[in-house]
Amino acid sequence: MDLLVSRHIGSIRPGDQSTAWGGSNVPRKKDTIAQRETIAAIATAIVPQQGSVGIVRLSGGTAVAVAQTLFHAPGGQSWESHRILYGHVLHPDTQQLVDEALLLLMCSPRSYTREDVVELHCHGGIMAVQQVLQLCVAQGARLAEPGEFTLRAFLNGRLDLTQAEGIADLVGAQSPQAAQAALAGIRGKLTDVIRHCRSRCLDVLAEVEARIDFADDLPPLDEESVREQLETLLSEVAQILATAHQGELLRTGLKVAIVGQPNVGKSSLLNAWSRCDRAIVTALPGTTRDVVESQLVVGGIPVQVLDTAGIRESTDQVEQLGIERSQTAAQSADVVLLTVDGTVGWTDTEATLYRAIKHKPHILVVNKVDLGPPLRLPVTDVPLVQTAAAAGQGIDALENAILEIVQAGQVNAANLDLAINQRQAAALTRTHSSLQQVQTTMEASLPLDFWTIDLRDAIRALGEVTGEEMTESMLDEIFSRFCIGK
Ligand SMILES: Nc1nc2c(c(=O)[nH]1)N(C=O)[C@@H](CNc1ccc(C(=O)N[C@@H](CCC(=O)O)C(=O)O)cc1)CN2
Ligand SMILES: Nc1nc2c(ncn2[C@@H]2O[C@H](COP(=O)(O)OP(=O)(O)OP(=O)(O)O)[C@@H](O)[C@H]2O)c(=O)[nH]1
Ligand SMILES: [K+]
Ligand SMILES: [Mg+2]
Repeated sequence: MDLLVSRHIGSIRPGDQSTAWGGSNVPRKKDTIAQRETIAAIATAIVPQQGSVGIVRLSGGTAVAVAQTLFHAPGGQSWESHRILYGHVLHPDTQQLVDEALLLLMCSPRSYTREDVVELHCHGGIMAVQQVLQLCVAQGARLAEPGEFTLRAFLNGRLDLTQAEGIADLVGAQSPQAAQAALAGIRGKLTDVIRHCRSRCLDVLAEVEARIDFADDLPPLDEESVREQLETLLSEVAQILATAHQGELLRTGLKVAIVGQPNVGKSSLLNAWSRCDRAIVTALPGTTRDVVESQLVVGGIPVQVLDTAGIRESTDQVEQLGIERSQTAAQSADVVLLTVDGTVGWTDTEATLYRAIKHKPHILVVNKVDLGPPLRLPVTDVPLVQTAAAAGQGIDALENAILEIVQAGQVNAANLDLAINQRQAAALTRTHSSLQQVQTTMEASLPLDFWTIDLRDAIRALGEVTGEEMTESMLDEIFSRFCIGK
């Protein structure tokens, strides 16, 4: 990716306008974007299920020329921007039919990348799209790197960095709320807020610098007003920073492991919670031998639940391996549900298990309460939920306990507009401390030059959030996490 970014940044040459294509009936357009080398990728998923349509996407100076060597539209259909053509993809050498397809042309700059984009809407599955992609490559296009279409959209100024991150978040979203937060990012909600902060920092900087350069011609600096503006900026930045926890929960979700002795009802709990017979349940202790996963959404947060093998001394080799996996799952989880059978209660085994997991966020699930009031509850102060998993009871209480433990009770539609990611939080943390540093410098009555140093740091860090000020390694980091074709 290092190479990719330097190659592409290095290739921004305003004025270097590609006019490599120009089929007879292709409209010429005003080139405002310096088009780069043409890239190609399959834009739709090819696994796990075969979609009925698959899209091959081309972007760059020769996208139309490449497409025209492959795609044949019968009748008088013209290659107009933002129109769909119907036709056939033929092998350019043999004229052999490769697919019956639709073609969408979007001429620069009215496209996702702002370059010429051609989409070939082929039949789904693997073969049609792969063959069409191979033909595009044979005609001179290069396979796109992960995130390269969106990187071009960014380099061509159609998106800023937070919007590009929003696109990756939307593609990866695992809950409606995560998708909503990602859309707000794409629509520039965070961009707007950050730009506003940055422009006010620039105003303060201008005021201060003017006093350095033209001290004699201007009234003295209104220090009280600067103080107020810094206070306001600091509290706004702090408010945005406070959304990082929610952003993290929405993006990466939670991993919850159900652990406990055999037969306490762990698999029954997984099934009740996911409302399907995900795991095998029997009256035999030692039924679950491997980790069974289920994907849920709890209060808007994507949750991966792991049901595990019941933990006990065992001489069975398969069961032993399963128990090792249970322990690994518990250690890798964000929240551990230590499950006990209410008719048996807290025994030495639970005490041992508890010692192994108590350093993690945990909840004691007392199951089978339908069989009577639970026996022998622990003396320790453990968050506790009572369930009757086989009857599907206690799931709401369990979900509430989890949300409370991760302090996510307030994830709701009202505050999804800002949910910053770790990169954005890191930059805003630097903004915050630089602004505080300006305050300190002011209070110490240091020369104005010192104020401007910290103000500039704050401004630079804000610019990193939106991508106005950025390094290649930041681009690298962000776009390499995208999927191919995005
Ligand atoms: N077939 C298809 N569906 C898709 C996409 C795509 O690229 N192809 N998208 C890809 O992610 C998303 C839609 N996003 C898009 C965003 C902007 C433009 C675009 O062409 N924007 C231009 C011109 C708009 C206009 O004509 O007014 C621009 O903003 O300059 C296209 C798609 C989701 N669905
Ligand atoms: N009465 C009652 N029985 C339950 C409840 N939950 C589970 N059971 C029963 O307890 C037995 C064991 O349930 P499982 O869900 O297989 O227990 P497990 O903890 O996954 O067991 P292993 O996988 O063997 O470790 C089954 O017969 C269930 O029907 C409950 O809430 N009430
Ligand atoms: K069992
Ligand atoms: Mg089980």
